[in-house]
Amino acid sequence: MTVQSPDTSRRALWSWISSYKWTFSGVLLLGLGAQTAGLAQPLATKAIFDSLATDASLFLPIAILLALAVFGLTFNYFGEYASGRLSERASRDLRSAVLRRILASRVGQIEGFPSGDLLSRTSSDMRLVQQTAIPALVDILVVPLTVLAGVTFMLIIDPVLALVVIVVLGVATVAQYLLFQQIATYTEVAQDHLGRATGVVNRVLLALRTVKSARTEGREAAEFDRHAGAAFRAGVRVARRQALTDTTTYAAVDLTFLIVLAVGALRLSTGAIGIGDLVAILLYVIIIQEPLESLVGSITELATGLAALRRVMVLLRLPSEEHPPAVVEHSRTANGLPPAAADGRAPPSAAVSLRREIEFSGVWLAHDERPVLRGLTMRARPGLTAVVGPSGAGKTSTLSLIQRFVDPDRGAIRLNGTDIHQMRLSELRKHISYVQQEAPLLGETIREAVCYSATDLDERRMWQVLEWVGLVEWVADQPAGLDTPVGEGGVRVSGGQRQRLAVARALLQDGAAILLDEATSQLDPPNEQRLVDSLVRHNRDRIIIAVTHRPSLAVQADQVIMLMDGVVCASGTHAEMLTNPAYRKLISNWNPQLDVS
Ligand SMILES: Nc1ncnc2c1ncn2[C@@H]1O[C@H](COP(=O)(O)OP(=O)(O)OP(=O)(O)O)[C@@H](O)[C@H]1O
Repeated sequence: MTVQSPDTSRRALWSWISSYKWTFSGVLLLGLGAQTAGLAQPLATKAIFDSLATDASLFLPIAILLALAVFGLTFNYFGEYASGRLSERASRDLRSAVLRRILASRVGQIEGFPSGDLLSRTSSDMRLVQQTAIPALVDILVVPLTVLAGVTFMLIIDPVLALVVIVVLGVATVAQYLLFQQIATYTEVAQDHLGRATGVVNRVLLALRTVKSARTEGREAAEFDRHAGAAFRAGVRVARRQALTDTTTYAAVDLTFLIVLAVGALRLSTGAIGIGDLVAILLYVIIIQEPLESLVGSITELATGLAALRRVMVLLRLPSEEHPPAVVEHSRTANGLPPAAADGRAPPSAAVSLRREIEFSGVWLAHDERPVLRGLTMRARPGLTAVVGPSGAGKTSTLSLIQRFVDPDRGAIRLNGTDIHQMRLSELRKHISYVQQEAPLLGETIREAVCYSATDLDERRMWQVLEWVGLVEWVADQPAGLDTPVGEGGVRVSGGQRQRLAVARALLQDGAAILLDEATSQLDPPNEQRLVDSLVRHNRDRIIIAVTHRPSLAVQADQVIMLMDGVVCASGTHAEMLTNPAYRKLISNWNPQLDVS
């Protein structure tokens, strides 16, 4: 993996925290207030000792000491509270921004992340950022200032003793800085491997039956162990450096105390300093000891928080799909439509003409520089268009292009005469409903799953589409009816029911086009027949494009388009297509019993 430089960390941290700079400054001021009250206490103590030596009144120095203690505690309380509140707020905003960015990004970019890694970035990394980054950053900014102020007071009281403190603490600080860099590096390595280990758990959970039946439990466990082991080794390296950092700090503080005591006693005996001076300097050593020790913890925490923040920020930097990274060459090829605005944004909702059709002209698409579609030209009008072809021919890619999940490298795609790249994405997708191959259900109940993309909740319409997909009796039979739970993604209903509910959802969304990607593959023939009949009969005014490997769909389609190696190799009605040897071969491969003669 690539380990990012500390510069990248600082930039990530700054870009996150800069939105809260005023609140953050307030937190810093409260922290500094608490530390200042602490730093003034040795001076008040020195005044008590000096008053003792000169028989002056002790009232004022004692009152000041008490007041400082009360101030310190008050600042401390409000500082901790404000820091905790800021962490909560900044993390909530970050979580929300990340989800919005994921939703606004290209499908391909999100699918490029292993799902476990994505989960780990959006859950455990985010939690680490929330728990560690802000409190640690406050410590890291406040403590050095506290130490600096303490050392300045010591310099005023006795420069010789102050110099001793500066030398010992200076050496320890350099050592800690070097260790901090290594802690940050290994923390990120550990988190990266933990993300990959989570990925293994995630894919095993997604396909537990497949894993068991393939008897690959051992392989999956070994893969998990490999990443968990790498995370462990990096974690141990962090622990070793953390122990070293702790020890260096304790040693520096203890050593400073002993040396100051010895040198101070010598200077006291020669009359170079008074007892009040020595007590004040020893108190300063003790006072800076506690924040210095907590600084070590904060350094490690900040390293952890920064590594996590950097991983989260990768998601925030994903480009939005409204701003395609490359300019598609479609505008050169056809139709005299105006080019997109200079900033790459589509102009507001280009008018959609009344002509109802989806048209591809000369569309080229490559995945990883491997051409998938090679100048695809086709047209779909209201009614059912079945897109068939061997596996890998580019059928799903064609549907992805219509919704602009991907953009073509060349060529134009028009919806009702308008180039889809001239439309806002939300405007384009409003016209299109889509059932993806896996037909996942979103929503907890049948009602929620079916209404997921509907603009209004019309129960009559809902029953109507349930009738079209052949589920009315089944839903009516359920004790909870429309409120029957479907489980996450639809795991509590059968594959065929899930597909029909997904089709019902697509039908309920009022759009010019419905795209079905093998949406009937799990239905038994009678139910599939009924579904296709209804689709065709009740949606004559809609463009339905169905990618399919099922002959029944092709037989009933108004038009069949056969793709082969990314081009249309034949098109027409099923009957017309039967004269094409490639189509006949495909059909008889699907169903050898079918009479294609
Ligand atoms: N995100 C991707 N990254 C890289 N290659 C891809 C991606 N999506 C699809 N491909 C490749 O593009 C080709 C066409 O894929 P596509 O899914 O469009 O085929 P298909 O005709 O729908 O196949 P099937 O009938 O098996 O679903 C395949 O070779 C596939 O491996």
